[in-house]
Amino acid sequence: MKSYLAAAVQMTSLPNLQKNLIQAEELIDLAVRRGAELIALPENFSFLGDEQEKLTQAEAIARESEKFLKTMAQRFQVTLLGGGFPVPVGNGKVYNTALLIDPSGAELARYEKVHLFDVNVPDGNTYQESGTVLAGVRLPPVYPSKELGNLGLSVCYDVRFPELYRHLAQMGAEVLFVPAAFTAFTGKDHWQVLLQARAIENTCYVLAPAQTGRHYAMRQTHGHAMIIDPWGMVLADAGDEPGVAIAAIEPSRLEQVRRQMPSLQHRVFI
Ligand SMILES: O=C(O)CNC(=O)[C@H](CS)NC(=O)CCC(=O)C(=O)O
Repeated sequence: MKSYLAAAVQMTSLPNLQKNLIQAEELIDLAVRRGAELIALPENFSFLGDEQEKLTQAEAIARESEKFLKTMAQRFQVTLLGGGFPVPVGNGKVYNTALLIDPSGAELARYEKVHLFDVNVPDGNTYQESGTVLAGVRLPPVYPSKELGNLGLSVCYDVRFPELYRHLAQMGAEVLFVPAAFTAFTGKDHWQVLLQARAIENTCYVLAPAQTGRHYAMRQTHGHAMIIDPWGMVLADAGDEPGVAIAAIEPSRLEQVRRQMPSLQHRVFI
């Protein structure tokens, strides 16, 4: 693993595939110009809208999202995470899928979100993700990159389930992706705390791209895409406007924290 810059992208995605891909491309371009070699896009980067509309357009969203990720990774010669987009399953539902692509455009890892957000948030919204999404049944993968470190996948609401990240840590993860579309209501109290906890307890970097602002109807997300180091320090925070949070991923820092706080070696249960 080498030292390199990583970027967590922050977007305001809309119910408009083409507009979202243009916004994502601009932000990838910005991250590349700032030197990022690993770039992560948030959950719902290519479409954030009404659930039924998402289902109707799912074929096109899946096809265009995958094509976009491969084209961008190749064009900019970066490793790119698409933090979550619908991929039709065949029974009228979709998997909420995160996809990791290498600079040659090849697929490195794929994860289908297992924890679905079926929550009545007291902000006027009821979220029933399982109405359109089928829960994944496989534990998330860790992709062992020689240059970028061991990269563990997850999506959004997963961040509330520490056992998933323990699994990733056990598989050797050094960088944890948490691409999200956190609600503004829960995000203000929980987002950063949860991310710091996952970083500290697993002594891993956390790369958390996010959605921000108003998307459609009452849907409002928290923003604060961030990068956290294995000690739990926030290295970069994108605030609440679209943009990028960029920070250095340093193997020496990872090693130092794991020497100072060897808690992963003191596990008793898992
Ligand atoms: O907001 C939207 O419309 C889009 N959001 C999403 O697609 C997903 C599934 S509904 N959101 C989350 O998982 C939020 C989790 C969360 O906010 C928490 O755990 O508090």
